[in-house]
Amino acid sequence: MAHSRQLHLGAFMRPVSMHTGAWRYPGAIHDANFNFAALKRFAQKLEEGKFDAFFMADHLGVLNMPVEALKRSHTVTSYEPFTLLSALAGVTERIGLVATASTTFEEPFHVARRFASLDHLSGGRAGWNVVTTANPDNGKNFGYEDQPDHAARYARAREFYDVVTGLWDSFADNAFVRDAESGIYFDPDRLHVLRHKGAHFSVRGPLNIARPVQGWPVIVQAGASEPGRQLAAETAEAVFGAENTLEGAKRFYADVKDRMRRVGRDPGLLKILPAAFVVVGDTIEEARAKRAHLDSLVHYDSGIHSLSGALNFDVSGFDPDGPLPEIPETNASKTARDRLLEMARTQTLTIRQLAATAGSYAGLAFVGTPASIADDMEQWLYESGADGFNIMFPFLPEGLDLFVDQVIPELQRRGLFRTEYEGTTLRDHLGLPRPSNRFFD
Ligand SMILES: Cc1cc2nc3c(=O)[nH]c(=O)nc-3n(C[C@H](O)[C@H](O)[C@H](O)COP(=O)(O)O)c2cc1C
Repeated sequence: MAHSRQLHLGAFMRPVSMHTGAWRYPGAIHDANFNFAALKRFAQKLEEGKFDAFFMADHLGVLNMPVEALKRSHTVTSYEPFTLLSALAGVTERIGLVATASTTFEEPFHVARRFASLDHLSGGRAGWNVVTTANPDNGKNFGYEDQPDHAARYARAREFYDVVTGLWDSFADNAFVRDAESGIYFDPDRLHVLRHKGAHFSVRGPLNIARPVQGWPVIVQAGASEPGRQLAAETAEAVFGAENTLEGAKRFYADVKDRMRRVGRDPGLLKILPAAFVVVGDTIEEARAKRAHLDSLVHYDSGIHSLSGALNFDVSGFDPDGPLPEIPETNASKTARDRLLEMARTQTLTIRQLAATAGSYAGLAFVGTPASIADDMEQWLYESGADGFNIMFPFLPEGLDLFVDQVIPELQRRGLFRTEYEGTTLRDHLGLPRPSNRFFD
């Protein structure tokens, strides 16, 4: 019997894997970052599994690690998300295509154009992961010595969203009459010039692109701090969460949905999808052994610098077998840092142990059989910890193939996941309405 609620599944696609040891795993596709044939195969396999979306993150620069760590990491480079997703739009039919674009280092006009274009190219499958950019070094690629302060980044992001969505509403859906008889291509009364002037942006408009197929591409958000949650509550339709316990996820879920109620939004119009690293085995022991093997492939020199990066404080000079020193407050992203500090405190871990965790993958992981993974996902769905998950595969192609061939059928058997796509757009997959145009009926 089908459940009344079903999971939504995104694929969080680092081409080799999210795990920094993964490229050394037997059978991994080492060059997947720039191997389009491999990425095409992954996207088509995800579509065979009826995934809601393929998500491509972006970091606008090489992560700030010393060369000893950098030279060991496959996560340093990848395709630029838009060119990749545009190419994937041509070799897939249904799967949603979500890219990150930064509100700190981009201009709203550029972002509005690119997502509107991708939405038209893909027949309504685009989504925008709105990020304020976590990596403190990125500013140096854009003429800044440092990154703007956390609160200032979020204030700019809020106005950025208003400008982008306003630009998407430039043309009414019926603006293009294309009447060969009268020679009228579009009706100027169905065109709105934005004339936005705010604290951060001055954008006249209109956008030189017809209204996107979905009205607006789906708005995704991944910030977990106070201003991040507030931005999500006011604007987002999907949130990539980062909680790693069910209790934490329930608190996050309730908090974001309460904030939505307080700003007058229907909480059903936002899907919360925690990021989950999933390792599938024939037995739980086999899955745990795979994870342990994978973690053992992370070199200490990488782990210690991942830890320093996440804490935004260099801990490489301290005794690896001693406790973590006092870590100062930081202007960088808070989520990963707070999680590691919490682990250090509650589990009394040494710097070496924390480095192994930070260097591999420290977040939510479901490591087990298809049945145990489905049990966990079902519990998170029914206890309101999640509306679905943003899945990270431990090594590709094997981890992705096992998920699609073994976990998806188990979820489908339980009525927890679709067996066919019911619509054609990403909004259809997520059960989200098409937004009305604020300037036209
Ligand atoms: C699943 C997931 C995906 C993310 N993708 C990106 C990304 O592509 N680019 C980026 O700069 N930050 C990314 N982030 C980081 C968030 O945007 C955010 O900076 C982080 O969660 C910290 O929250 P805060 O900025 O509100 O403190 C991602 C976070 C999560 C949980």
